[in-house]
Amino acid sequence: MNSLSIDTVSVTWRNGVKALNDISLQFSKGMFGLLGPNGAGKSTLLKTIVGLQQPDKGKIFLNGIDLSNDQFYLRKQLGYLPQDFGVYPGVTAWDLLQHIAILKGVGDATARRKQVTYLLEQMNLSEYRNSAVHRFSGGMKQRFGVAQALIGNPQVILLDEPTAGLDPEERHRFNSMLSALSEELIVVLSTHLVEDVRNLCDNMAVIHQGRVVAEGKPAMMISALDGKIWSKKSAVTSGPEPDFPHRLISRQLIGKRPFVTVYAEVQPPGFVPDAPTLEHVYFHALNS
Ligand SMILES: Nc1ncnc2c1ncn2[C@@H]1O[C@H](COP(=O)(O)OP(=O)(O)OP(=O)(O)O)[C@@H](O)[C@H]1O
Repeated sequence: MNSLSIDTVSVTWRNGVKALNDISLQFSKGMFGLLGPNGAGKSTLLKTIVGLQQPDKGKIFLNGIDLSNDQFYLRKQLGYLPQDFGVYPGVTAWDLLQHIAILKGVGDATARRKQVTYLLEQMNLSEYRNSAVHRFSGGMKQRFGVAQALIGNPQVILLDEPTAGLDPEERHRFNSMLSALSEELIVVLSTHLVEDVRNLCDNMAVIHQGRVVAEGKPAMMISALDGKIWSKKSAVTSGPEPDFPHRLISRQLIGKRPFVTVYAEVQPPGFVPDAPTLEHVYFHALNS
């Protein structure tokens, strides 16, 4: 079975920002969610895996092969959809996929045509094959982005916040397609959306300030918080809670009323038990 292994990888950008700090993760077939706030290091991790950024230290292995030693293997086995997927104006879906297939080394013209036809079909874009990609809707563009990532039959695809900006219907359609792909491939999904990770991912990690601060199966991480999450109506509408000795998980408005949720081993006075959710897991990981 395919496995992608990140072994103690650290990355410092040229301006001195340490974006990744000793990250170790294992990915196997299925969907893996990378959750984290803005600036956590998710994009840097994906860029480093696909070889666009060199680590200061650490190694990345696919099926035991060190990717830094084998650029050809890396290009062939990894597909990548970056956060900002720019396209030349006026170029059709067909022409662009053909072009990317050539860049990815699909040399045989018949094989290339077959593959591009298949991917357009799979992504439900066949009828738009002669339309300009830059005029596609958000959802179509992202499905096109996955099609280009799948050229060359990679074993792994890495998707950087692919559902950002999609409306709920497009997001649902896109996620169903990803879920089907993850039956066969390693799919690594970077996202802010806790809900997408809960609905789609077999495994996940929370990244914060360049480190992995929590990792596991979403359902198990939720049940680990059983009996430890408590809520109450907040005494204040904004600013910090007065006299608050608890470990805060979140404050949110429910029906316009501010509620506060905390983590505690024993029920704190004035609080009622709350059923843990993946959002609680996420905020607990960020605040630990
Ligand atoms: N090209 C770059 N040069 C310098 N610093 C960078 C560069 N790209 C990212 N950084 C910095 O590295 C850190 C991690 O950023 P990164 O984009 O990987 O986070 P992220 O989790 O993907 O965030 P977002 O969800 O906002 O995309 C941040 O402090 C960011 O400012």
